[in-house]
Amino acid sequence: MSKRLCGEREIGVAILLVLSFLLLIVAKYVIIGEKPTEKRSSAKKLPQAIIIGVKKGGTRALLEFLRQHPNIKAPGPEVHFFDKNYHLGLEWYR
Ligand SMILES: Nc1ncnc2c1ncn2[C@@H]1O[C@H](COP(=O)(O)OS(=O)(=O)O)[C@@H](OP(=O)(O)O)[C@H]1O
Repeated sequence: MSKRLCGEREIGVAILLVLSFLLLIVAKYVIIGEKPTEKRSSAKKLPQAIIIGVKKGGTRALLEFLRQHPNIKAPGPEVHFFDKNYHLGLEWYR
């Protein structure tokens, strides 16, 4: 009987942690680069950060934590642009 050192879930969680760390670095520079008093354009923009994660990897919790910051705007439902809605194009994605 062979022992599995790492299951798919553990690998998924590890990938999520690395991606979360990278996302926090990106978010930090986005926040530092913009003063809270600056008015933002109301034009629709492409995202400055993307959360990628496996199912049940805790991506919703990460999004809710980030959403607490006043300079971070996030969509309500998961966007699923790259896996389900890519054919709708960038104008839909904005
Ligand atoms: N910090 C932390 N520690 C441990 N577990 C956590 C944490 N944050 C979220 N969760 C659990 O992750 C599950 C939700 O993950 P996702 O948001 O990725 O779910 S989904 O796949 O998009 O539906 C969900 O698990 P279930 O309750 O079993 O569904 C959450 O309870």
